[in-house]
Amino acid sequence: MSRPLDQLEATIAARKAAGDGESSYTAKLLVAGVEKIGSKITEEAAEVVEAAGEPGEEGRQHTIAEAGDVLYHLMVLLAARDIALSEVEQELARRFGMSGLEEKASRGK
Ligand SMILES: N=c1c2ncn([C@@H]3O[C@H](COP(=O)(O)OP(=O)(O)OP(=O)(O)O)[C@@H](O)[C@H]3O)c2ncn1[C@@H]1O[C@H](COP(=O)(O)O)[C@@H](O)[C@H]1O
Repeated sequence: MSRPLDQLEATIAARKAAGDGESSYTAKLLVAGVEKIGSKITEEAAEVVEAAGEPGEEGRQHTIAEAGDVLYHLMVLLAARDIALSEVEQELARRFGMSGLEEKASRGK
């Protein structure tokens, strides 16, 4: 059984190939384009941050749900730009062993 993110990537690719913006939310977003997908990410990002500030188990579960929305919309954005999840994973792997503070300092920040 593949990982949920891999399964989601395959589903999004299939929706993109079908190109039917009527019956699928994903296809509708892809037809609308990067600007619309980006605005959904901004909206969902604000919602996950708000949820993370809510107390207790309810807030924790709300944060999980909102994080799912962010990840889904980010995956749709990657598909819109023909970027594979594996490419993002490679970028993250490239950063292993590199301190975030050192990387920041190397940019003069
Ligand atoms: N993981 C998701 C997923 N997460 C969130 N969403 C949708 O993202 C939308 C965002 O939430 P909002 O509350 O902002 O919705 P909204 O106000 O209707 O959105 P807008 O009109 O503002 O765009 C909701 O409609 C959710 O249903 C998702 N839609 C689809 N998926 C996955 O994609 C698959 C394919 O979905 P379809 O493309 O719709 O067939 C599904 O089986 C899921 O696995």
